[in-house]
Amino acid sequence: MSGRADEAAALDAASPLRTHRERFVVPEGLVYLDGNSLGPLPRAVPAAMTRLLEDQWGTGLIGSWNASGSHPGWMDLPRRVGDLIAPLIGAGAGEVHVGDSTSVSLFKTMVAALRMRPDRRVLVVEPTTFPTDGYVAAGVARLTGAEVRWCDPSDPLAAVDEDVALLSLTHVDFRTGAMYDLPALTAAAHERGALVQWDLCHSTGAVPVDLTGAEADLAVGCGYKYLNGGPGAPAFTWVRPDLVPDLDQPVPGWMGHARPFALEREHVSRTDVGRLASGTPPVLGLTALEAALGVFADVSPTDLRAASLSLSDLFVRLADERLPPASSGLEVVTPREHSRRGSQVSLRHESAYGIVQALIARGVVGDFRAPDLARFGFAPLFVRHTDVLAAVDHLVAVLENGEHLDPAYEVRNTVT
Ligand SMILES: Cc1ncc(COP(=O)(O)O)c(C=O)c1O
Ligand SMILES: Nc1c(O)cccc1C(=O)C[C@H](N)C(=O)O
Repeated sequence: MSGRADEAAALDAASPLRTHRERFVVPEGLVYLDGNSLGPLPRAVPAAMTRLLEDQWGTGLIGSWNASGSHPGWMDLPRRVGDLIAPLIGAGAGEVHVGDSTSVSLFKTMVAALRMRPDRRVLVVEPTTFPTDGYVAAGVARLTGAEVRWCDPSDPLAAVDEDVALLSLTHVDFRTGAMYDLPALTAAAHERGALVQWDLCHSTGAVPVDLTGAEADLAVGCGYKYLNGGPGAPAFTWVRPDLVPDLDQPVPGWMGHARPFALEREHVSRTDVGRLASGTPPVLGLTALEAALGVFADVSPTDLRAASLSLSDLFVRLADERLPPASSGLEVVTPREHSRRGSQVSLRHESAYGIVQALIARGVVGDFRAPDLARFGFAPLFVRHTDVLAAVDHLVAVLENGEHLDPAYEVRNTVT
């Protein structure tokens, strides 16, 4: 083995998370660096789904909404799943609701935030974040008469004045992997009287945060990336507990009613974060996510973060050593400082599309984000240092052989 291979193997052997990979189905020989888009299948999920289909839906039928024997009942799933996510985001039991997509969750929290600050009419969002956050903010503005203000991503606070009801930011940027200082920005926006919401889609499950410690107001995040809940898994919403009594969300359906089965004419909201529910919980998706979250049961936030940084550090170091910009045309766009880095590394290249496709053809799955980024996610529970080394070996070979310049990739290699 080469020195680098020895080093990677030694880092894997020393990791407190070294056995966690066994909890996932990762196809043999595949280097999967796309857990930041769709996490792999946790081994516990198929059995949980079989129980759901055969014992609960198939046999228990309607009775499965309620607890019976070892089955805790479907009704309480949004809260039970929320309790499994809570330790990963510094939240307490009963503080996290799970059930909508992230986009719908953003809609509910943005409207609710405007209603909590009736004297302020501006929503501040960041223009380079994943577009859904901006789309939803614009939709909320159209509906409520509020105004969307785009902030400078490098200085979001500059946009926060006495008119701002909510500063809504994505903690880790989906393109670059750059991370905001969540506690500092929260405190500074609070000084200006604004509420602060964090989109944790690219954090939760790889980059722990302490929402309670930071005294943040609202947070959302998806279930299918680092939480491995499967395609279309439901998203979560956290609301600081003292704000919950004032949380007036815009889709007050029967499942957020204090007594859904009393079938009363007037809507009376639940007193807990479950008031965010609208309709019937997505039981299939929640069941898969509940089983998937079992992989985090014995994982400390410190170990998770340390493992993630160790992987991305190695990737950046190998890229620096073996793919210098002058000869490779690659630029590491992810911040090098740990305090500013999430759990992915993005490389800029004019043929990034071709690079990603050529890597996939070699069994290394990252993804392309237009116009010119190759993105590699380091999900710390199943990615190994040896995978990082293999990915860089393949990247070097792709560039040496010109595989990324295959005419099949030409259209999308062209930066527009
Ligand atoms: C930062 C961010 N927010 C929201 C979303 C979209 O979430 P959803 O598809 O659950 O609405 C994504 C990616 O899918 C994202 O990266
Ligand atoms: N969320 C996604 C999906 O449902 C299908 C395909 C891709 C994705 C994504 O990864 C989008 C995304 N949030 C991103 O980080 O680019």
